[in-house]
Amino acid sequence: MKMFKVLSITHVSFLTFILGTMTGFLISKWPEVGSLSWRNPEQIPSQDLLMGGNLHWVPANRSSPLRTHYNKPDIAQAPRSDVMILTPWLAPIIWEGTFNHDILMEEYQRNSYRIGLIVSAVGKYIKLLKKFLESAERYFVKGGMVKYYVCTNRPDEVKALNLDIKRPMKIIKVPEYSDWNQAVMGRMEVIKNQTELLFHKELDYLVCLDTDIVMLNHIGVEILGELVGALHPVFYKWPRIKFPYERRPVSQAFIPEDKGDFYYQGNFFLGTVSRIYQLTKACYEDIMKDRANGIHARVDEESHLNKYFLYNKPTKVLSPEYIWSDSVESQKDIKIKRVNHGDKPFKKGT
Ligand SMILES: CC(=O)N[C@H]1[C@@H](OP(=O)(O)OP(=O)(O)OC[C@H]2O[C@@H](n3ccc(=O)[nH]c3=O)[C@H](O)[C@@H]2O)O[C@H](CO)[C@H](O)[C@@H]1O
Ligand SMILES: [Mn+2]
Repeated sequence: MKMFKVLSITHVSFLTFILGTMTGFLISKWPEVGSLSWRNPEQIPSQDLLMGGNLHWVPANRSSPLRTHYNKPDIAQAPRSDVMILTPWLAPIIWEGTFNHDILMEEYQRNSYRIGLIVSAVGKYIKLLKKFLESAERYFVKGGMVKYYVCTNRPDEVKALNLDIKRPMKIIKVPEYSDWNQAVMGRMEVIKNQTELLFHKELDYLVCLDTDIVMLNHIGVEILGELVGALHPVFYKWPRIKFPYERRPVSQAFIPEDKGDFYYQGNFFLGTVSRIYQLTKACYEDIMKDRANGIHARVDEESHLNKYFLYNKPTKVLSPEYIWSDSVESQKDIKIKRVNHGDKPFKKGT
């Protein structure tokens, strides 16, 4: 009896020890187990993509190409000394000469991120679509998993364009908007709704562009990040007081004169699906509040976007190379013009 008591006490202590150790081990591993079985787009930090910090997420048997050979980064040498390459909140600003595309592409291929490129072609803007998409086919994230999403009120006209593209394209039917303002602002609502319905299942990243963009040079995986805005080519050297921000406090897009980092252009923004959902939802709701108060922000949805980026800082910023326009005078710090934006064979209004 005494012997049994001693044995059972030893047994119980031993079992408690084993169970305790196993529970501790499982708790310590739980977050990793969770992220392995469910890849949350929120957990794709741009920095990880740059530095390979999420390599441990990749199954060991996944084949990967041989590492590209490149010069070791020199800690004493900034890649560019003529421009700011890091914001004060530590987001990289992407300029030609600041990144090695091969390294970034290797990281991209390991993760096979799915990228959606969404564009609006409503009414006469359908005429711009062929040039836009065919240039994207040539220059936009070459070698990446890209799907095009075209928002249009006339799907048949889009289908009849005889597009020379191989990557998949989905047409999203949108209403016949009453005027230019409605069509431009309506994009926020469409992207928000489609994210709820579709994008959260189909994509990791969503890139939102204007149709009057023609790509002239490579736009690669260096653009990918959690929340990314692009610097307007006209205003990037201007003082904040001269930015065309919305200055009326009554508007939801209001930015006081002593606030503001940069002036971002509304024709190029991107991010993970969940960050773009938050952005478009916030902008859409602010546009609706303004509308209820009879207000139209100074530069349409771009004003709302700038207010959003002021209080929700982008994790990466694209230099004006990415939204350059031939109508802007050439600048020394623009080493490459990746696009020409704004060329239209018709007048803007309806
Ligand atoms: C000089 C100026 O004021 N520039 C502003 C204007 O640029 P843009 O003159 O570049 O605007 P835009 O005419 O390209 O319109 C924006 C985009 O909305 C789509 N669209 C628009 C109207 C329409 O009937 N059908 C249609 O599909 C189309 O994708 C187009 O590219 O508007 C932009 C909206 O991002 C920004 O606010 C710019 O700062
Ligand atoms: Mn445009």
